[in-house]
Amino acid sequence: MSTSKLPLNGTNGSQRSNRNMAVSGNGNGNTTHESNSSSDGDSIHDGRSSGEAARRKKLLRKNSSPMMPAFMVSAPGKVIVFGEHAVVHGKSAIAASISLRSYLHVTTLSKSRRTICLRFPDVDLVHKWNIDDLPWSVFSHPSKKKYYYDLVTRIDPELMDSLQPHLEDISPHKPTEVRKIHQNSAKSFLYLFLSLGSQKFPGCIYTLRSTIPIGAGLGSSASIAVCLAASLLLQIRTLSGPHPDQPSEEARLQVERINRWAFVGEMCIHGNPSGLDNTVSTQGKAVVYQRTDYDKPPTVTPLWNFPELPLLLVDTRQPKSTAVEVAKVAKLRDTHPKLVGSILDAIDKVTRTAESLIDEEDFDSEEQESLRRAGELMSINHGLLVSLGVSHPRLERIRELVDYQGMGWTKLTGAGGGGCSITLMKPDVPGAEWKKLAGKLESEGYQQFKTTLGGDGVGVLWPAVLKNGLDEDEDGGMEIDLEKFLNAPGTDGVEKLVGVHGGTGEREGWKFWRVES
Ligand SMILES: Nc1ncnc2c1ncn2[C@@H]1O[C@H](COP(=O)(O)OP(=O)(O)OP(=O)(O)O)[C@@H](O)[C@H]1O
Ligand SMILES: C[C@@](O)(CCO)CC(=O)[O-]
Repeated sequence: MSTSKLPLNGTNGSQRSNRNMAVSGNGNGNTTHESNSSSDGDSIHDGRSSGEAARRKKLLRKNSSPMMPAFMVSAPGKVIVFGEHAVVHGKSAIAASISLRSYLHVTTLSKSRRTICLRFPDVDLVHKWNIDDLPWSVFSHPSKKKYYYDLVTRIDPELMDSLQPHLEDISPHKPTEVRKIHQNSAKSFLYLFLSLGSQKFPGCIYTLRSTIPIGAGLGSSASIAVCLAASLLLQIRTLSGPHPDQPSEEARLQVERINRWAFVGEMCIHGNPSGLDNTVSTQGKAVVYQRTDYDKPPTVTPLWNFPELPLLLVDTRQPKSTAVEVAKVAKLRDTHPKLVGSILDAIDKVTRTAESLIDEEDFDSEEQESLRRAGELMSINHGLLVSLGVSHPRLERIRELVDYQGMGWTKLTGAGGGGCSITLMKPDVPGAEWKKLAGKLESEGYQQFKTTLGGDGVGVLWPAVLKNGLDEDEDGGMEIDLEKFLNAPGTDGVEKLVGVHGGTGEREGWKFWRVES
């Protein structure tokens, strides 16, 4: 099942602003840089003349280690089709990967450059640390040391405390809410870097660009955590493949290792994630997920034949924080344990009913009756989420425009409080009606995508060279250097330059762990 991004009504990915980044970034990778960062990762600047660009490119090439080529990893966002929030409390949920993805470019510096630089232009973050100044002694203390194969289910407060001094000087002149985003992203990176790396680690530049709107309920944070975990595990040479001939059990082990550490990255951003988002982002496709005991691995049942449901994905463009919405439900549960407990149980029943429904032999994603039954489950699920207090007037407005016009069945997806909704579209609604709706939604500031679900999970491009159908293909392909990556215009430009789908289906270069047996 391939995924595709089909913006309706002339809206395209490059016009979408990643809302949180709108505070200061411009969304096309051409970012304003921190004034206190002037070397390593910052040796590439934007808006330069071509001569200047060439000089900088040469400089960067000279700096990069010939032993370790630049490489990339990518991981998808997700939609939760059933069971968000309940999944945090041990209930089941169904989620599927989407075609919007994060892309991380890793450049290794020459031996003498002892710095680690994070460049996250989507949120206008550039920061650099001296490797030798980081709290290695705390992370490598025998009582604390974790290994790449460990299952880490809690953030260690002492380890986190040791990171604080290294987070304090991030983006000092930015508004508090922007600094918080920067510090969250950096915290997640540093925790993984210090857990998996060592003081001998080479200097590197980690540059991330994402086509997933941030904080929209589409798993942007999880996809970043997956990219960071995968890149570090690759750098310390603990992963095998991905390779087309790799047996599926071996592929599954690699995916499991990445997923375990991605969960740690998610915990740094979210506090109390269920692990669903990073699991779908790592393994792709669609899954039924349940974690009853946080000290044990979750139960993950892949849905290899997840139906190609006709879904309309609408972004309210109302910013929200997953951590805040999750905390809200936890508080409600503390106040009304029995009542909220039964709402969570009811959500679990909806998820399990949906799982059985799509498994029925005569379930047909193009047939009215099948869609009606699935749609009703979505409406019930949404109603239960409303009762948990995680909807938002802008989400309810979508229901007013779609559901009450009899065009489909809508539920919020992800954490709610804003973010995105999904609508299961009725098949017999004329195209003109959908067009009218698209215009209405656009005029009210919504962003919409038409999407199918269930694409690949984490992917690797090693080295960062792609065949793009251009002259360079004859010389082995186009080298994706930092400059090209940073200058790709908008999310469409990123997709076109390095996208797993490249706008036209899978292209040569990206490799995925094939976990299907
Ligand atoms: N492109 C990005 N660049 C840098 N940091 C990002 C990016 N996307 C997400 N993040 C980090 O993830 C945080 C957003 O996570 P949050 O969980 O609130 O939203 P989400 O993952 O998009 O939604 P959900 O968890 O509901 O699916 C940001 O505050 C930031 O720290
Ligand atoms: C709200 C939630 O269920 C989904 C966020 O995408 C939180 C989680 O599962 O970690």
